[in-house]
Amino acid sequence: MTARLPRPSDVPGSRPPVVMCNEPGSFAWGVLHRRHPALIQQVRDAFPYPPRQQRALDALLAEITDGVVEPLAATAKDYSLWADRAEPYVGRSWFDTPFLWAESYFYRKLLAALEYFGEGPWQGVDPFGPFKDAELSSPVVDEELRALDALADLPPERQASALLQASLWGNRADLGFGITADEPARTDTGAGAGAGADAGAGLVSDDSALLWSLLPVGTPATVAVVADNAGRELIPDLVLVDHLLERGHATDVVLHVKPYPYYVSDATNTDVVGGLRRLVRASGRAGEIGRRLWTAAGTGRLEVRAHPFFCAPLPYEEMPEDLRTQFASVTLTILKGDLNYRRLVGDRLWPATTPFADVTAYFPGSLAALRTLKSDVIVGLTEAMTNALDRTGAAWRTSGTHALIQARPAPAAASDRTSSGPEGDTEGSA
Ligand SMILES: O=P(O)(O)OC[C@H]1O[C@](O)(CO)[C@@H](O)[C@@H]1O
Repeated sequence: MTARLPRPSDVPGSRPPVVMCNEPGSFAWGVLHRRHPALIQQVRDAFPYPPRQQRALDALLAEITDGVVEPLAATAKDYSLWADRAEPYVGRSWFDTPFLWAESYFYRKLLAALEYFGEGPWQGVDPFGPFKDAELSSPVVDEELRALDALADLPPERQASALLQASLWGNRADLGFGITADEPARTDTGAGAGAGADAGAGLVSDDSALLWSLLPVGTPATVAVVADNAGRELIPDLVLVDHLLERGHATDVVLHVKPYPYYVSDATNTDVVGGLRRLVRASGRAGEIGRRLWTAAGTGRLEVRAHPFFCAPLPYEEMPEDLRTQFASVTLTILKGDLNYRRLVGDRLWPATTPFADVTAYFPGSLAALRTLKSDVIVGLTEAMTNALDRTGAAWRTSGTHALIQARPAPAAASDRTSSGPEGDTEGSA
């Protein structure tokens, strides 16, 4: 069962509610009820943690299941980042908190329990590292990388489209799925996955032509890519980045990653290095791409940044000024994945037909979101599409079977275009 979804008439002129965790059977409730306890067990099984960490994991498990929200230790370096936000929820059941806040706080508390930020031997040890490594070294990645060779025979527009789709569907390869047995395994993702004949199937919204039109070939452009998961999502993201640089859609790319492990498989700089190594070691086209990206990193054309805000329990609307300035200064920001989308739309239950440009009007500069659908929130759909999907009775919002590419130009550019006519908006230039 998913949360009751509002109709447009529910929210005249006001914002819809944020997703909460307290509706038994809802998606958010299930994440807290099943996924987080299972994740604690997985992490416990993956490392020989000593008694202190084992006890801290026991305490965290008790807190999230039967207990109440406890504050972070006042000695934590980032205590102030979390304290204000935690204050309204401390002493309440975890199930009586907003979903976005609860998940983010869970990951922060998991790292605290494991002494990730401590002074001792477990400092900086990524608890999700073994899962990420297993995925990165799996034979399926070899296959996905080999598929890049076949792309070389396609016309340039089809190559561009395939690489965009591969980056999009790479978001299915989320190690968070599959933590509990009732969730479907993800297949058919990765660097070459977009070349398949039905790559467009499952897309509920496709602004890819608009996206390409925002990056005309040969015009100086900086693209910000806000990465999501490591491994089988990050590799096709890196391949897309290479395409943008190599084909003249971008002069520079800034790749934003998480400053520390988060939401199971989210990419950190260590994961970027791992992904680049994997590419460089590959044969054929994948190896060439890896070597170009390695050089681009060395010359600064590909820059990795890890702002603390990316692990904060906050929507993008509350991004700090320095990050806002960074996004305002680039030609296009591409947000990857479900969590970035939730933060973009405030994790609010907007009617699905609310225009993407309206909800994201606060976000500086031109924007694109590439996401497979893994939580209840969504905007920018047509009524016909929403009704058709609802009629299927399937869990289309949460199961990762559907995806979207949504884009809009910078708000000022949009109004310029309105005054000078609509042409030029949707022509691809890949
Ligand atoms: O890796 P992604 O695409 O951001 O997905 C993470 C998603 O997984 C969940 O943590 C649980 O499904 C969602 O809450 C979250 O949006």
